[in-house]
Amino acid sequence: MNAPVLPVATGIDVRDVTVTYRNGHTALRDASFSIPTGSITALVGVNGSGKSTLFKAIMGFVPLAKGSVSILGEPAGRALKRNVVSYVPQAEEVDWNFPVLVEDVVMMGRYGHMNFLRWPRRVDHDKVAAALARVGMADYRKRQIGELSGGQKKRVFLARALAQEGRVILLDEPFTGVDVRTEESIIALLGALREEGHVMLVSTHNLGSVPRFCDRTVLINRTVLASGPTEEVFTRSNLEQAFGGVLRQFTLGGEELHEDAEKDTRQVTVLTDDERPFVIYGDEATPDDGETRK
Ligand SMILES: Nc1ncnc2c1ncn2[C@@H]1O[C@H](COP(=O)(O)OP(=O)(O)OP(=O)(O)O)[C@@H](O)[C@H]1O
Repeated sequence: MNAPVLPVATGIDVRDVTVTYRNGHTALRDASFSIPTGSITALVGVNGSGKSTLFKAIMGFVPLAKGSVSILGEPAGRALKRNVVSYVPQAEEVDWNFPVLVEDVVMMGRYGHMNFLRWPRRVDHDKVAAALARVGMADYRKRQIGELSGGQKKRVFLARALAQEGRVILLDEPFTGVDVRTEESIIALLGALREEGHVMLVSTHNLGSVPRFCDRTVLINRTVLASGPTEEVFTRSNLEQAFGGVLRQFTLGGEELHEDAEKDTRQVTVLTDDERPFVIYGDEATPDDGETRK
């Protein structure tokens, strides 16, 4: 029997996915979630919980022992051949010693639009220039990629994803090693891409940023623990379940927080796995904007 055709509003649908590496380690078991187009989804979990494995499973880089992935309503293999999925890997996965210019890295995003000779046309050069301009890296196009800072490299890989013009963008820890300003500009760019109807899955340890820019969240720890709208999934109890003992928690109240401690019993709780923390003021979660409300 044929699988049901999903409406195109479904961006990524992961069904009962199990991934077992060749050494016998099962990094993901029966993982299921679904995310719509026009959305940004955070992928959150401890080190080793299977975030990169999930990206690799979606990209077809590792075989599925079980389950299926569909993208924009069609089987992942077909969508990948149509070049609709862009992948921004973790910095550690890239060989930065490879001598290649910034503009050549971004041009790689155009390969799927070229014939087998990979001879760039005017339109390809224009798309590369536009993508570099959009991430604020136009002035660096003739630089060797290995000479750039961590944040600049991330922006170049984002430009490669933009040049590819895929509707689906997977970003593996795009904020690691970038300063707050670059993080803000990446978040603004992702927001604009959401408005354009893209679907983005973003793994991150910056818990404090998640409620601010991700409308949906998938919590994983070797399987999907919870998934859905951020306000429903990104709760203190779910985070405690996902992170177990790894999550640090500080609760400040009374004299530490208020001069009028006798009357004011409200508390601030800070949850962090050591990057940007998630701050809960009383019972209410506040986006981390660098300030503590009082
Ligand atoms: N090629 C591989 N062969 C065998 N085991 C692997 C391989 N790659 C990853 N693993 C294991 O699979 C598990 C999940 O790893 P994965 O890289 O997906 O985690 P992650 O959530 O992305 O972690 P991090 O937050 O540290 O990036 C880990 O236990 C890891 O050691």
